[in-house]
Amino acid sequence: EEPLKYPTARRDDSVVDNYHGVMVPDPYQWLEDPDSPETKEFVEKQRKLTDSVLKNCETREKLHEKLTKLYDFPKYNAPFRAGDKYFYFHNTGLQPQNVLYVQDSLDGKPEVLLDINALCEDGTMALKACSVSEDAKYLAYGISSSGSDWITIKVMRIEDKSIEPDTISWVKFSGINWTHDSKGFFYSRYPAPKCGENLDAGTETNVNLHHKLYYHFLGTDQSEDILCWSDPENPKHMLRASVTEDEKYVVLYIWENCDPVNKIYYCDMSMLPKGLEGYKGKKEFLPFVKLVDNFDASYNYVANDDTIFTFLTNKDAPRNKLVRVNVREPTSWTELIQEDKNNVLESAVAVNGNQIVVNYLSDVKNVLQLRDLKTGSFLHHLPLDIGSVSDISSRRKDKIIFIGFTSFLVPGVIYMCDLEGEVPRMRIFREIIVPGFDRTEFEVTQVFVPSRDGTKVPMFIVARKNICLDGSHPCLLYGYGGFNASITPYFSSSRILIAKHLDVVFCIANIRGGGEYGEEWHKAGALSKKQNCFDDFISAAEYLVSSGYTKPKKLCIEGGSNGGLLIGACINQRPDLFGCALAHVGVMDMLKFHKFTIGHTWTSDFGCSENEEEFHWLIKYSPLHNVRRPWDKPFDKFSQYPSMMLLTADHDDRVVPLHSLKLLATMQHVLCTSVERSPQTNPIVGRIESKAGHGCGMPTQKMIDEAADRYAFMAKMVDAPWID
Ligand SMILES: O=C(NCC(=O)N1CCC[C@H]1C(=O)O)OCc1ccccc1
Repeated sequence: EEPLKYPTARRDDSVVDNYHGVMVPDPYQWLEDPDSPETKEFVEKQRKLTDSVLKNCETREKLHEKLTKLYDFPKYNAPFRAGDKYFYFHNTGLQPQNVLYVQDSLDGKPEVLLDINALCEDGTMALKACSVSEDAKYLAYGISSSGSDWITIKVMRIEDKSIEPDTISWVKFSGINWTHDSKGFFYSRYPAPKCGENLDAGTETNVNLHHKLYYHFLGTDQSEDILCWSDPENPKHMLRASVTEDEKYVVLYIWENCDPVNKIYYCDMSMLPKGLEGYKGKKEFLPFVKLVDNFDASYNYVANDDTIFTFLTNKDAPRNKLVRVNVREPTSWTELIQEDKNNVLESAVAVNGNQIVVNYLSDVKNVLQLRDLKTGSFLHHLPLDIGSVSDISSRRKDKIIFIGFTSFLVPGVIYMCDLEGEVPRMRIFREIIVPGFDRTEFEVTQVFVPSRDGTKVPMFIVARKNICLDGSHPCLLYGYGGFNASITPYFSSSRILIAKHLDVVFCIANIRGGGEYGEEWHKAGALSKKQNCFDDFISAAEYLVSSGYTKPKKLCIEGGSNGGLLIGACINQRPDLFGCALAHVGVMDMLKFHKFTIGHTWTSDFGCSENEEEFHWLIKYSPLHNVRRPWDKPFDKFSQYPSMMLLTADHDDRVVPLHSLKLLATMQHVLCTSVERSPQTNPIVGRIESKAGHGCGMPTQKMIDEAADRYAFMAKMVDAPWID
């Protein structure tokens, strides 16, 4: 068919930035203003172009219909407890947002406690935080609109579900932590953005600085909240407070970026002469003691017995370990559970008085053990299938705990684990059933692929059983590769659907930069070694071709956020290897990401262009700065870029849409509109969602619409026929 008519976007060649003597043009810098008429016009034209392309993707309606049906199954999260009540989130199937229920006992009649769907008809209001007071008298909850990271905290009195007048604004990257007297809670916030009044929160790109810790007294105005801690000398620092289970201490976590390293301060509240009330109206911080006052390692509170604290740490232990300290002798730390030589100790939860459930990641699968909290000694394995622990819900005093489990072929199981007896008893408390899904039709394998430097990279392959490896199958390869984040097995309705009806083989490559093998694996895919992520992902793709699963024309790669950067970098480096690419909310301008919202905290993985050495790392792979015509180099065999869909949304204030918009304009210019009869016949389009953000909290309907669009696009581009 005739080539696409791309909108032409103004290029301002007068905009050139000087990075340590290197002049770098930035002709689409004007797209960095989300509110300019020109940017709005650009977005409108891109939406029209994408709609015209999607109209020709035959499988879209069928995918949408099948996905809506397949997605329409009851979902439950593990229950959590407060006071003598049980709480859990549930979705009957297609509700825009999950609903919070409360029960007086496990088999008591469930009651709807908070149904956010009743507050907002288009489903764009999401519950981003939720915390019940110790006595289960109050529910404090954080609401976000249109997918933004901004949260407004409200309080409900649980007994009569009445909403208190308390309204806490400009909260972001915060917990909600009650003091056990239920008089109030700790939270963190930013100053209100300058453009305050007519701001459509979440569309602004202003940098987030000066995070502050407050305590809110129930029944008062936010202006009366006490400022418990802030650090004007370190405006980038991020703060979070939690109250210990014995309610004696407030533990303050301080981060300076996204690295798994933090300071730990604590305040013994019993030492406050008049409690927290004594700080009302005073300009005085709480008397925090600096237990760890450096960023050498991560420390996560597990438990305390009076002044004896137990932390999960990566101090001299890249796969983590449990340590103990008497805060009265803050220099003598002892090891409770030493670092395992292979497996990553991901989390530890105090249970049943003096026991802990420890959660290991072993070759990208979770393994649970019950251990003694006093000695750290092993007690029992908690038997699980191969897959991921999605949640361990327990208080230290609970003998019955709940464990959430999922895997590629297990939609979701919530186990009830009874620790009362000598041997722990695991029983299925809830099993998520997906009507029409028959797991025996599929199989999961895990392979270890040698990367360019020989490093073995794990990859999961999910396919219909007994497919023949003749290179004929469409293949969807997904990756992330950063921020110490691991992608462990999880159930995805949309991927099951395309495996069934489009013969797609779905793969996840656990490339370096993630946390799959601890901090060493993370660091091996960060800073000056970021290229390892791309090498790993490219090696995984080549493996899928060489082993006969697929061929380049039928191979689609997908990733989001830092994973969107992965996609952008890989199609620049190997446009010959892929037939299609889906980049969600990607970080594409590696020279400027630190200037917007919370991007400055990502320099721990990426570095920063303001530093000369780091600039030279970034300019080499930055997606925006490495788009080149494949056909220009005569010796190169490949002729064009894969089909590309860049997905973003107008309220994404985690990774602001300008990244995707500038890359879209650049690719369409360099590869399409600047060349007569361009060889680039594969479409390069943008899907720009409205009233949506980075992803978290997206209503069901928008998730289904987006999945249908992107996989119909993929099906069309890799020529995958529909199989009934
Ligand atoms: O920025 C992030 N998280 C990292 C993040 O969201 N990233 C990192 C790169 C792009 C994007 C993503 O991949 O989702 O969260 C905010 C935060 C909270 C506390 C301490 C530091 C930072």
